[in-house]
Amino acid sequence: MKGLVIKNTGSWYTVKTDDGQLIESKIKGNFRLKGIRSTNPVAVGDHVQLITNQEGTAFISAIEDRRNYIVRKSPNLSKQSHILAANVDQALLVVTVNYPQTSTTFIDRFLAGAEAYRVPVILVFNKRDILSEEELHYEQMMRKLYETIGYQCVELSAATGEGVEQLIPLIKDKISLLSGNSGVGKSTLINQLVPEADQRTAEISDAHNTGMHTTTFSEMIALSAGGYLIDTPGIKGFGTFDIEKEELTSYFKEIFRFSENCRFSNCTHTHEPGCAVIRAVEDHYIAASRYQSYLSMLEDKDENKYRESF
Ligand SMILES: Nc1nc2c(ncn2[C@@H]2O[C@H](COP(=O)(O)OP(=O)(O)OP(=O)(O)O)[C@@H](O)[C@H]2O)c(=O)[nH]1
Ligand SMILES: [Zn+2]
Repeated sequence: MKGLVIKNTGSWYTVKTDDGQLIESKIKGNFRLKGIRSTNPVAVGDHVQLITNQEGTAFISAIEDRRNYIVRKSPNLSKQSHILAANVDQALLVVTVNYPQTSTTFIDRFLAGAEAYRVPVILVFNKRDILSEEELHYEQMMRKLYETIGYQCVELSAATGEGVEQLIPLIKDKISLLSGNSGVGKSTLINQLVPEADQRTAEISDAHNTGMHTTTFSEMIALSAGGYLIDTPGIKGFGTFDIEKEELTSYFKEIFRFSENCRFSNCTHTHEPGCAVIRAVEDHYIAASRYQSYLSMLEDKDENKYRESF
């Protein structure tokens, strides 16, 4: 029998079979995936093969190749990664111009990471209801900036529900990762999109009280119209530790387009003569904020920061 892993609590996985049953499953024996040193060989979003047993539970006997997977490095187990989710179709990055302010550096780092994983991103500008005229104006500028680069943007208020309907066709039948800084309104948005999800928050806190280990807890929240939202605690962005310096340019879409005209093919766009990117920044074809984000990631790369922080 085949199914989709929709929940992972410790060693148990909830698998939704193709005919709609939910089966609690465990991994059979010493199940290892080639190439990945992970604390959890199976993750939410994985398509798996099941062998059911008489108790109504099952063993996961095989896992289908993943289109992509998102990892977080375990802080205490060096070299081991924790797979947060597999086969993600897109990410919704919730951002706020204020309360709290999401920095363009944070957005750009997230976008670059998503490009590296080939995961499309939709920017969700939240909290429109409490923004001043000036802040709304700034939001419009941000929206224009990211739309021009090629990212889809949606403006809404998760608290009042205004504009939330725009998201519905965009997330239907897809697996969407929900991300964003703490306090931007992710939980509020989930509650608007999936009112039943309230239930879930309660379940988690109950689990806390009974001392259950929640760090490995990942869940896909089913959307009534089809599709899932993945709300993984602790994911702030994509692990970018494996981005090579030479590759960084290609993760900033508009910088990449201009870089084709740089004099040197290995141009880092920092000091080189004949750099088409620097010229485009000067001519305002590339936003200064985007170029700054690029430089800051390049600098981290020099200091090998990624390997440390993820
Ligand atoms: N005015 C206003 N407040 C909002 C909106 N969305 C969320 N909030 C408030 O912002 C605060 C944080 O919202 P949450 O939904 O908990 O944010 P979160 O992103 O889930 O935060 P973490 O769980 O820390 O990651 C809460 O007090 C919400 O009521 C909005 O659209 N407008
Ligand atoms: Zn250049």
